[in-house]
Amino acid sequence: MIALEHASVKYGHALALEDISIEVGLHEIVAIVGRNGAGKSTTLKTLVGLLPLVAGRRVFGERDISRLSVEQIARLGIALVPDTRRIFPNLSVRENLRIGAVAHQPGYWTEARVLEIFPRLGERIDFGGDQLSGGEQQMLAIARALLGNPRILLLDEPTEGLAPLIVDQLVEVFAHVHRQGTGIVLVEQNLKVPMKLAHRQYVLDHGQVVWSGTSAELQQQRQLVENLITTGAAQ
Ligand SMILES: Nc1ncnc2c1ncn2[C@@H]1O[C@H](COP(=O)(O)OP(=O)(O)OP(=O)(O)O)[C@@H](O)[C@H]1O
Repeated sequence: MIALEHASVKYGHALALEDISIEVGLHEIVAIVGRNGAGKSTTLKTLVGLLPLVAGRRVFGERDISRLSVEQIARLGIALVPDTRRIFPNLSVRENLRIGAVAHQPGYWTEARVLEIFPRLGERIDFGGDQLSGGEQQMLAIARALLGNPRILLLDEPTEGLAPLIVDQLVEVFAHVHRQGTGIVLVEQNLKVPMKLAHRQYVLDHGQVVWSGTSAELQQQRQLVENLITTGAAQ
């Protein structure tokens, strides 16, 4: 389990996260949902140690990892696929994957297996990173992260701007990755994809958790949660 306990984070003097408590089990799919600027990316960056806490704790299992470096947290098996995807434009798909394999931990995910779930990448294996569509870049970024055989995969708006068909393919991939034993944190601006996959959801607004609950609770309170996401906590 990785968690933030009463965590606060600042950019300069501005508070970006305020007293956030979020927990993700190793075998869970958890969604973090909220509108632009709610603090979703900041939460992911805080989980992986890219941002320091000004209050609260970062925890892995029973262990306080508040002061561990990004590299140390990565070694615990926490991998972030940022919304920028960080594909190397001048390297081929194969080379981009090989760079992921540098951080390779033994486990289920091998180059052959990631190409099995993303056949499109196999077809484009010698294409340059800059020749890929947005959907293919997202697939490559996810494939590269999987080669590290993470215990928890954090995905920052992985479906943003992608065609519905590609989104459906990614939903299947995420379900498959989860079945292989990886926890997933899925950041999205709306409930569409989270409703299909997540066991629990957190709604953020203004750097705070304004709602959290299981999928069953979400079903019951769907309208309230939709309102919180679109209009914010103050409404
Ligand atoms: N590097 C930064 N420096 C200063 N302020 C920042 C920085 N990054 C984010 N912020 C601010 O922190 C708050 C939370 O931003 P964050 O990117 O976490 O939101 P988000 O929910 O991920 O939004 P989006 O959907 O637009 O990515 C926003 O007010 C944003 O302007």
